[in-house]
This record gives sequence, C-alpha cells and structure tokens, in this order.
Amino acid sequence: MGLKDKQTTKNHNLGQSMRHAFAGLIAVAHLERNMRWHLLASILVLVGGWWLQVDRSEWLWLILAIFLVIQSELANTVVENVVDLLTDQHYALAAKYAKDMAAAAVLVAAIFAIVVGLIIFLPKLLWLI
Ligand SMILES: Nc1ncnc2c1ncn2[C@@H]1O[C@H](COP(=O)(O)OP(=O)(O)OP(=O)(O)O)[C@@H](O)[C@H]1O
Repeated sequence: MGLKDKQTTKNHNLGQSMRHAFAGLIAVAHLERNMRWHLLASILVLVGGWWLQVDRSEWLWLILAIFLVIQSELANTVVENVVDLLTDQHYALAAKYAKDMAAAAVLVAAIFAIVVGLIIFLPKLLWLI
C-alpha cells in the first residue's frame, strides 16, 4: 500500500495512515533532488557531530536544524504539487508567489542550519588545526 494505490477515501486506521505517511517520505526522497541533498547533508552533520564529539545541547541544535530543513522541504514539495494540480502548469501570479515563498521557507531553514553548523563545528575544527 502506498502512492501506487488508488485510494481516495479516508484512512481507516492508524496503521494505514502511517503507511501512507511513510510512502510520502519515500516519494519525496525519490522525486525531489533537493531533498536528497538535504539528506546527504544531514548524514554529514551526524557523522561530523559524532567525529567531533559534540555535547548533548549541541546535538539538540543540530537535530533541530536537520528537522527544520527537512520539514520545510516537505512543505515546499506539498505546495509545488498542489500548485501544479490547481494550475495544470499554466502561469498564474499567485502560483508563482506560492512556490517562491515555499522555496523561501526552505532557504530560511537552510540559513538557520548553516549558522548552527558554523557556531558548533567551526571552533572545534579550528582547534584541530
Ligand atoms: N504555475 C506557475 N505559475 C507561475 N510561476 C510558476 C508556476 N510554476 C512554477 N513557477 C515558477 O517557476 C519556478 C520553478 O518551479 P518549480 O515547479 O520547479 O518549483 P521550485 O520551487 O523551483 O522547485 P524546487 O524547490 O524543487 O527547486 C517557481 O519557483 C515559480 O517561480
């Protein structure tokens, strides 16, 4: 059960809801190149955090940054799909605003993640040199 099924009625139970939610996660990773970059960056951050032995509060900031970027990319993808569905690829100014603003949400989250990464990793990396 996943995105290939033709169900259009409400989910009947929590298990079915979860399976569709996971299908959405797999679909966004398959379809969105940017999401694959975010996942790769997340893995690098996790490896870097382990290598540089960040402490508990630093882990919380790093995990928050990772989740914010992934959440905003998910929301961006939702907006893109809904806009494409509604406009059928025809130009509309509101569609442009919606897509550009959703992309801006990802940009803001990515800037936050970069700032967090610099604050946590830069002093540790400089100390290594
Ligand atoms: N129906 C539309 N009407 C007006 N402008 C559109 C429409 N569809 C897309 N655009 C413009 O084209 C740009 C690229 O569209 P696309 O569907 O690739 O979204 P995107 O936000 O760039 O995707 P990604 O975040 O994956 O790079 C949008 O940011 C928007 O400015």
